[in-house]
Amino acid sequence: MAGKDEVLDAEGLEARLLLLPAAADCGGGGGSGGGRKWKKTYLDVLGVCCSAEVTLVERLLAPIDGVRVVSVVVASRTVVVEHDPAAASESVIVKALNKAGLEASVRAYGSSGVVSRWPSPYIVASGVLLLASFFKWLFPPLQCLAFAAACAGAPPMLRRGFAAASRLSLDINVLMLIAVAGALTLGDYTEAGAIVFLFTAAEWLETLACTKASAGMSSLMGILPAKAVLVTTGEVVSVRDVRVGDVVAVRAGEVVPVDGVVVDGQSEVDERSLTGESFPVPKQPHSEVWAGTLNMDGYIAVRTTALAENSTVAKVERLVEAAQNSRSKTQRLIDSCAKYYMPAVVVVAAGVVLIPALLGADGLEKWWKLALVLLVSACPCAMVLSTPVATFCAMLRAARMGIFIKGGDVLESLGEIRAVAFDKTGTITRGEFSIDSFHLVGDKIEISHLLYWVASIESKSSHPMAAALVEYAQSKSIQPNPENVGDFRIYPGEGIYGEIHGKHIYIGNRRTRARASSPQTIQEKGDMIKAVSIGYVICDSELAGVFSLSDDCRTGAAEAIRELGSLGIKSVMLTGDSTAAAMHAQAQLGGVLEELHSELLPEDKVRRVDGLKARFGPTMMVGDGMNDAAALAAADVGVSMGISGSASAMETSHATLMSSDVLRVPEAVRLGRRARRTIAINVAASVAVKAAVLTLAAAWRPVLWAAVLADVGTCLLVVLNSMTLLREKWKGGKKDDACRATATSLAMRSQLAADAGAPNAAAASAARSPAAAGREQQTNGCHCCPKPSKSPQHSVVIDIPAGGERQEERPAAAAVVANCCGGGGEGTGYGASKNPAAVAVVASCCSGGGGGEGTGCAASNKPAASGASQGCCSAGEGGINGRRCTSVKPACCDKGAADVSDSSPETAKDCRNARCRASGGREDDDLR
Ligand SMILES: Nc1ncnc2c1ncn2[C@@H]1O[C@H](COP(=O)(O)OP(=O)(O)OP(=O)(O)O)[C@@H](O)[C@H]1O
Ligand SMILES: [Zn+2]
Repeated sequence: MAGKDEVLDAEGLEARLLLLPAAADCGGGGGSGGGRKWKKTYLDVLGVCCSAEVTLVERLLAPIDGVRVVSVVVASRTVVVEHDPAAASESVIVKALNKAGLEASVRAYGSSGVVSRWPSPYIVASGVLLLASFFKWLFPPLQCLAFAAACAGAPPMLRRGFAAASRLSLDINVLMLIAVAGALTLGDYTEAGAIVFLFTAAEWLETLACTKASAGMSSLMGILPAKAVLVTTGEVVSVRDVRVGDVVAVRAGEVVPVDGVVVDGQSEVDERSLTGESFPVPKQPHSEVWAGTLNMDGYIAVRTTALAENSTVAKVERLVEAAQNSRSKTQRLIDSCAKYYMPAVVVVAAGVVLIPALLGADGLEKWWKLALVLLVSACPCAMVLSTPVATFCAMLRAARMGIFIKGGDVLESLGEIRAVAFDKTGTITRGEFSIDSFHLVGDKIEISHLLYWVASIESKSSHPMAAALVEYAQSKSIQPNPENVGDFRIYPGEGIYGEIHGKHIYIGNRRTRARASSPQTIQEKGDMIKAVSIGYVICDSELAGVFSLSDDCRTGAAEAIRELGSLGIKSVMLTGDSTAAAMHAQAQLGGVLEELHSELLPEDKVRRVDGLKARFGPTMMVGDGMNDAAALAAADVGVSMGISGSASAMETSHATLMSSDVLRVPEAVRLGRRARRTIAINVAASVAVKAAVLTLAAAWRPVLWAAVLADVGTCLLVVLNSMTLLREKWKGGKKDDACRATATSLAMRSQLAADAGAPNAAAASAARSPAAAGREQQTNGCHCCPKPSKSPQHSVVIDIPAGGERQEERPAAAAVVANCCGGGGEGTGYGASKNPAAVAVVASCCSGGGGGEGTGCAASNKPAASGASQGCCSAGEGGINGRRCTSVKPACCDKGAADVSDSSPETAKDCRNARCRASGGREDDDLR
């Protein structure tokens, strides 16, 4: 696992070469487009610096026959060419660019635009000669060496400058050459040499920095294997030949070649390359797996659900690529200004020389130099780079965290968000309903018949409730048969309809009852009043059944909303579910939401989003995409959740959270803000430095080399400043990360517990030692689980559009407290849930993780002292060192001890290290 980012095997490389062109074939399988087969080639073009070169590259390549689309990514100095290799081969394209001195080379996939670490001989020669010339005070003829320095370093500049000038574009090379020529005319050789050396050296440094930034891009997606092994025949085939429905074998340590569903075997899979989560995810039959993720420790057979070129990773790759090319508002503004600005500066510079000359003024040399300084300072490089490089770095950082942002515009909007609307089912809650009760109404129908009809119709629905109902029927040994269902219809926000065995059946909420004209009122039973979501089955206009379901909040949801609050952002919930369900979720969250809007139809959600925009300003909508597509599109930033979420959601939303970790939402906002700040600093710095140089030149003395240094220096500064966005840790973010790791790992574990149907997490929390329980009580105000930011009495607006009335509600105080830090949720209504995950989650938030300063299991360096409560140990599958030591089953408790906290520090430490070694990993530095 270690070094997945670094290690590049030939096979992987080949895969990337094969796969991407396959994915990029746009000519309808190569058929259309005059029988041409289009291919995308990525070129590293080191000579691309300003937007001036963008036009140059386009002018160079567009006339070549067989070249269809050319796009230039300034930030990573990449040129993407869509071409027909038969008509225009890669070498033809490279030659065309290199003739203009642009230093182009074809990028091998998986490599990352590698630039030689060492400066070119031109730069070295120029530097050495310049240095030697400084000894002219010892031996005056050495002065000539400065001239030689200028000549030695000039060839690349000359080639590029000439290519640009001959195509009538004014680029930085031309400006610098004018400055060099000017200095030589004035007989100032040292200045000329200094300009050449500074310029070429700074360009090289800048390229080096840019490369480092773009290096992450290629390693981002992990490496896809070129071959796959078919289980049926044992044949090794190219991944491109794997069809949908084939079963492929994935052994331990191999990368999953295609998206699919596990049909056999068990394993843990590292999905970091897609989700940014560094926690292995257990997989068993029926689990989904994705191409590009790493099978860590077991054999699995995977039935493919998509062709290699349509796998999620390929889609994401295309998305990132599109994002790289899309320009943000700020960038477009700067680019359009730069177009007029360069010629304007040349005119002004000419005026600076010509006017004094015409007026017969003295000291023409000074004016001449001033004009040159003006020209050099005019280079808008830094300004032009200020946005794209920052955007690029921020998007890369986001992608590494498992957030895919579809463009610079979205990134900028993220930083402006004032309100966030969350969908409930599947976003704030897990979207994994469990049926609490299912009652028959009347005695005309047998329950087994009704369940059979309901399950058969629900089999056709993808709503989370449908899965729960089908499962419920199956648990009663009733097998649904969707083939018998006719005239299936979906009523968004209401429910579904279908015909089976001549019966007309509606299943859904209150609205469905009205639609099916079922007027009778029912006596709601005690367990239903307590339950949250209530559904009705109407058979031939008569109410035939009532069921109640419940769902639990995601771990981290409350924390995410609180974090948003601390950023000054309002959070509201928009749900199609009942008011009771909305309030139940609010209570679980500790009353952190500002507003709840329930029983909304999809179009109501759009209206609410518009309302939020009007009231608070830029608004984000976070949804799972089932029926939020319109609201996602209406928001300033629409964020869809999860890779498994609907494909359309990924396409309509502006950003996608690859994992279902809601905590990424505030992180994304923070990243957006940081990106905005970085861009502002970049722009301000580049303007300020130029202004300072010009002022100095006008007020005191025009110093050419200082102007050059300022120009290339700010370029470099802008790149380096942007690269700070790539840094892993936020300022003071260590604690956050630690807590996050705990939260995710515990969520994962409780998930596991729920999946396995084993209430071990619940048992763990029940078997807690009194000592541990005492500690939990002390840490109730910890970072992971701060006390509710508002008093439980804080009133929320409950909006019930169905009745049109507004109601003031007070969430129950007990529920609020219990939600966050209560031990297991006793007596809170949901502590009684049948779903073991519910208890586990509650326990995990604080009791499991321990919470508090440095006490998150994942972060603990003192396992026995604080970090080790049940979540780390008894709940099972995780390790203390939540990152790499996770795949080995734990044994970190002393015999007879309830958990690690009751074990000796030595035992805990030994166990942790043993696990690290066993899993072939090393301890994370920051966790040690
Ligand atoms: N397949 C279904 N079976 C039963 N009830 C359904 C079904 N689809 C929808 N409903 C009912 O319609 C309501 C609204 O559904 P909708 O999908 O709009 O929202 P939701 O998924 O419950 O919540 P959210 O809007 O927070 O995601 C549900 O709460 C449920 O009562
Ligand atoms: Zn510049």
